[in-house]
Amino acid sequence: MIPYKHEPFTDFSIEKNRTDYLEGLKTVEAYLGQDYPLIIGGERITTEDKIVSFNPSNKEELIGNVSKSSKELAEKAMQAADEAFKTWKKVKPEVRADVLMRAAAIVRRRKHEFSALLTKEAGKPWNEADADTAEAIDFMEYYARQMLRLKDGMPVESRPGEDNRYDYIPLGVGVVISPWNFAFAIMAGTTVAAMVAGNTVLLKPASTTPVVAYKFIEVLEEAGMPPGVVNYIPGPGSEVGDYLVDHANTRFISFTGSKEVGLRIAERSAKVNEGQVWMKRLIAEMGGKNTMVVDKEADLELAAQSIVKSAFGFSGQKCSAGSRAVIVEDVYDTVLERVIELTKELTIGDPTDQSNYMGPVIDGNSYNKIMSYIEIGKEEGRLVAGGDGDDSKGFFVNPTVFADLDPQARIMQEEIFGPVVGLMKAKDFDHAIEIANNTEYGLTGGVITNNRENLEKAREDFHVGNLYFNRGCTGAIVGYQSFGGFNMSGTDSKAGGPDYIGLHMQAKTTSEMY
Ligand SMILES: NC(=O)c1ccc[n+]([C@@H]2O[C@H](COP(=O)([O-])OP(=O)(O)OC[C@H]3O[C@@H](n4cnc5c(N)ncnc54)[C@H](O)[C@@H]3O)[C@@H](O)[C@H]2O)c1
Repeated sequence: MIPYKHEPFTDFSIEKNRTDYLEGLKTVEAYLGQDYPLIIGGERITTEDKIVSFNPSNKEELIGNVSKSSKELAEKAMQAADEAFKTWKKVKPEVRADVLMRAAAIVRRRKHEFSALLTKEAGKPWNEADADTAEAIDFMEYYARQMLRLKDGMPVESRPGEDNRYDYIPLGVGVVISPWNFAFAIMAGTTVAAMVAGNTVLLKPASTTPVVAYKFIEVLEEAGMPPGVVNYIPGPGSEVGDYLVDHANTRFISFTGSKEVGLRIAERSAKVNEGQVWMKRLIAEMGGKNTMVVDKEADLELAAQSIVKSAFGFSGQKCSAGSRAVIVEDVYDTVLERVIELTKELTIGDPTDQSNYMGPVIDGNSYNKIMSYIEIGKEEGRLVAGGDGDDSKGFFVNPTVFADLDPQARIMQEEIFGPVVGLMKAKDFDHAIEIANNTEYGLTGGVITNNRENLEKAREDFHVGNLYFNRGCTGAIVGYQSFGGFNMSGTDSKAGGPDYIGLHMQAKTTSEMY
């Protein structure tokens, strides 16, 4: 089956972009600052306690006041999801897939609105926001198609007098915990993968981007999702997250976020609580410390462009961001000089102004964390671009480049999740791959080379889940480049790939004598 490919725009002009954006913005501005309830079993529940979602570009503009779940409400949602599972698991896979297809059509119709909302709530530049929405659509359609492929199970041999079958059945109630950086695509993708497989879901979105998640649940409802199949329960990870991860009725957890939280969830999910009669399955997509490798036989302009784009797209707030570059010493100075030039050309400011390449970082905590890593970097390496920020109006960090770093430097080992890249020098290509692999993560990597032998060597030895040649290391496409990492980057789960739906199901063997 050919996976759906998102239709390319026919008009790439700035004018068309601007018209689309303004159209989306007009719709979003009509609902800015509203109150949003929880959605449990289809019922709207408003709480006194709120999550305040605001625009990180100006700290002032209110995106929405979102009701905050408590443990008691999480328990209510668990009961609703348990109840809904009894009927949803029996709904034909074709019908479940159809809900996703219809939801995708609704989002496509409202694409500019969703993208504009992401520029406001997540501070995403328009092009990145547009890609986030497109990816959400792709996930829905791809997973719907994958479910249709799995609906009749897998062929197995039968024997005379014995008919054998291998069928996939859903797991039960799952907890989906999503991050803010792909506030739409990852939140929607992980949710629909779980539900199309016949499970019911407790969705705990990130507290910085809860409004886009609410809007998405409305879309699912409009597309025909029955009450209780996906329950919307934003709230603090430490309270609601822990409660649901520990819960005896939770059958699986689909988590995307940091290594620290992922490990905490892994530990807690391994505990068998009273009344629990299964081991919880964990699907975890975690952080990255991704490297661009530049060979001496390479297009050096492409190398510099790829390093800059991978490091600073969405202000480096991508798990796939290239926060390290290893350059073979023969070409190190040339590439470094060009990286500095390109970095200094980048524009930064409010992402609603489309001439800005970079917007703000997500919030004050993130701003402070990045700035403290920049201070560490000043001790560890040579600051050659940026190194400062301004949080007086919004949370803006200038694109920052450090040179001459030691591979063991903290800023070369720890995920910063901001617009900071460090350059390291390697003796030769083999040494460069060795440095690139010197990390606890293993998510993405890029290699710029014109040497076929080295390219094949990297294909074999560069230990990352997503490896790219002669391009940057961000921007995987659903169905074409399934996404997920090794080591501390997660559980090798490959979102947007052919095995992903299967992770949300269990295989049942039946044998019938005749
Ligand atoms: N590998 C991937 O596909 C991928 C994709 C996007 C982001 N990420 C990673 O996500 C991180 C950035 O996102 P973030 O800042 O939202 O991450 P985070 O780990 O702080 O939060 C992720 C989610 O976990 C929740 N959470 C926090 N504590 C919890 C707990 N004790 N129990 C349950 N849930 C809890 C948060 O509220 C949020 O919804 C980065 O490390 C990035 O690399 C990975």
